[in-house]
Amino acid sequence: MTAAQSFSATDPRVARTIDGRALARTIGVETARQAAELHARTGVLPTLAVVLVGEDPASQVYVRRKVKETKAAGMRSIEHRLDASIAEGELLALIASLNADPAVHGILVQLPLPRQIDATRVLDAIDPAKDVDGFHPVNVGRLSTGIGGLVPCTPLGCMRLLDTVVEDYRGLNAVVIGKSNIVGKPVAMLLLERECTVTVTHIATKGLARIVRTADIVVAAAGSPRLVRGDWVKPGAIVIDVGITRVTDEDGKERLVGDCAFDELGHAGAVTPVPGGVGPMTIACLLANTVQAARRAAALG
Ligand SMILES: Nc1nc(=O)c2c([nH]1)NC[C@@H]1CN(c3ccc(C(=O)N[C@@H](CCC(=O)O)C(=O)O)cc3)C=[N+]21
Repeated sequence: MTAAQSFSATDPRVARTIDGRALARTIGVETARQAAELHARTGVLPTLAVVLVGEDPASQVYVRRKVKETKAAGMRSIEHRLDASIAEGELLALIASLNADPAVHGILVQLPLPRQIDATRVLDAIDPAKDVDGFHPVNVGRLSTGIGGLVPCTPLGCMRLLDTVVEDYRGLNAVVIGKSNIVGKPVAMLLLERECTVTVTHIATKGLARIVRTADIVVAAAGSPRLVRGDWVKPGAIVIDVGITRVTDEDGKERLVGDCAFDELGHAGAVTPVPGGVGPMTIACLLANTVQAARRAAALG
């Protein structure tokens, strides 16, 4: 039996839903325990510095969530809110001071950044040991060579979700939709590390549906609402939906829509919902990365 067939759904028309909120809570409990243990043993309180530039409403919501959950895990969070018109040099100076501060273990610069700021230059300025987003070239290189570093939170969250339903990744066909540096490329590396046969598809891919039909594992990270239809997905396949798009209904209500037509995936082996799938896992993995960075800084591994 392949991993993709090892689910047991009570209703055959409804795929098993992987509960990202529940798994995020479980990981949160473990992270809080590790943070408390580190604090008790060394006096080090794992600390995350979150930098938010400008007033983007979605970014404000995410940052508020991150700060709240960091505190809920018994960790410390320091917020830096900067004006949208700030010069790149000022932001780089803030990062230099956070790099130099031994009480700060993780630095997260919320993306996107305003146009006048070169995001690559900013991410490159973060100390790789404090780069809890895993976006620094040193951590990207470590990931692609299979050396343990800080791994980007969303890809890490995808793997933790997959781990709940996949027993043996070896030789499974994994199709990743999207080639971003934040999700597509790193999640492809993680799947490759588990010896999946990985196909990375993107906006210019020809015959996307045909390629997705070969997948035992689908990771949809295109940012295109309901891109993946029922007839794209092989029976029993596992579908991880990374897309989150805010849409307004006919009745004026706001709703979050994923990259997959969830209601058409009853024949899938397991599916992550939107909301309540990858999103909460991203934050849980951010806190886990922060504790990992703090443990390493305290030389506890
Ligand atoms: N440097 C940086 N690192 C990031 O990790 C980062 C970022 N910038 N910029 C923005 C994206 C987006 N992101 C999400 C986190 C949580 C949810 C999440 O919890 N979503 C909930 C719903 C939230 C809602 O209601 O809007 C869910 O899917 O259930 C979603 C998206 C992290 N990002």
